[in-house]
Amino acid sequence: MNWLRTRRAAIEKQRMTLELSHLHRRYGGFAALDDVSLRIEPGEFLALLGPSGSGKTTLLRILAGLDYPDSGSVRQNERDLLAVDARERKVGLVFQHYALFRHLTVSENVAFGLRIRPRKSRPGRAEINERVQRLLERVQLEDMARRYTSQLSGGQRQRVALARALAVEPDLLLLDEPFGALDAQVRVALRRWLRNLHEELGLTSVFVTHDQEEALELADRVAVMNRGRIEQIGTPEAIYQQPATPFVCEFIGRTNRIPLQRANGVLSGGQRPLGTDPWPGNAVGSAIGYVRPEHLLVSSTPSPGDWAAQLRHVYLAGGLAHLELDVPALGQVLEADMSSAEVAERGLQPGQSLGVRPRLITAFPLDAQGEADAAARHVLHPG
Ligand SMILES: Nc1ncnc2c1ncn2[C@@H]1O[C@H](COP(=O)(O)OP(=O)(O)OP(=O)(O)O)[C@@H](O)[C@H]1O
Repeated sequence: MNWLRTRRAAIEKQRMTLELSHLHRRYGGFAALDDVSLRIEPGEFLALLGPSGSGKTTLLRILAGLDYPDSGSVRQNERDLLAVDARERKVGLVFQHYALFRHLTVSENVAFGLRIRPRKSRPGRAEINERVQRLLERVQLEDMARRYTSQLSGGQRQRVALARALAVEPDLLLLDEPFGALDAQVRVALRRWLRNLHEELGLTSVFVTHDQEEALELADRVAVMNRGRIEQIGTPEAIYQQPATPFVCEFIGRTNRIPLQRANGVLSGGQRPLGTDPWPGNAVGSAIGYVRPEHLLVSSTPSPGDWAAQLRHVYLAGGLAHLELDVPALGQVLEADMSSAEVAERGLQPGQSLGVRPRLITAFPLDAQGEADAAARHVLHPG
């Protein structure tokens, strides 16, 4: 425990803030990173979330010193991190594919990062053994020290990879889809365990994932990436509750995308007025609205302001039910959520006529080319 206290004190002293400014990275004509700026606070658990090819790994590799931006800077406090050699950066790396050495035992794998250190910073043999022992205890693998990695389960291997990354006492822990290859249950257990470890050791961690549930559950903040840019960065709650762009609305959670019309100062959808037109200027135009399934109010006795709907399907998913509603006025099917208990209480059946109305809409005006203006985002609460 002394070790833990010393380690925490060291991190506290460093107060390592990472400042990434205007990073650009091109591969041929393709922009893998397109003007990325980001500040990572000490002790933070940051998730980089985005679809395949959005630039997450490129960003991580730059932090690790495995790749360099074409322009832009990375500063660690006042230090230019890009000028520091990868081996000197005190960065721990964990990748999806274990990249463990099959011909080495668990403890030899963990010791590896220490053994390859430059001579001046390499600990002695006894200290390496002691550290490896402590790390294996920390990742609860002390009984497996002499096994070869081929004799371990996927989850155990990832814990070895983590112990190996921690052996260098990193200032920054970088994880690239570390649990991507594991089955769902092991994955959930390991990510919670990782979050605890992050807190106990006072680490600063950057975690790449394309699994939004993982990002929203684990991270202090989530950076949502798309096409080499950060679309939004914020707490999981802010990302989910206040998506800033159409991409984030569609990428995070489930949503209904509804076309809206602007005319004579009124914003409407499916011939139903939803509120005053929030965008002054052009009197006529169109917009796009996003409504989460839980923000649709479904009534068995439709009132005049509702869209008329027909219940198509009810998908029961444990305590929650997903309702598929055909809405002729919109010419589309909407998805609404309700508790399974309520579906049973109200005796909802496919084929039934219902009324539906949105309680909350995140809306963006569209320009003449049909492009949404994210900066003009407006949240409506129709009556
Ligand atoms: N060495 C390279 N040469 C050419 N193109 C590359 C190289 N590395 C990455 N790219 C391209 O840059 C883009 C971003 O890649 P990156 O690996 O950062 O994405 P990602 O968000 O991590 O994706 P994934 O979730 O699939 O790992 C991709 O289109 C990729 O094909």
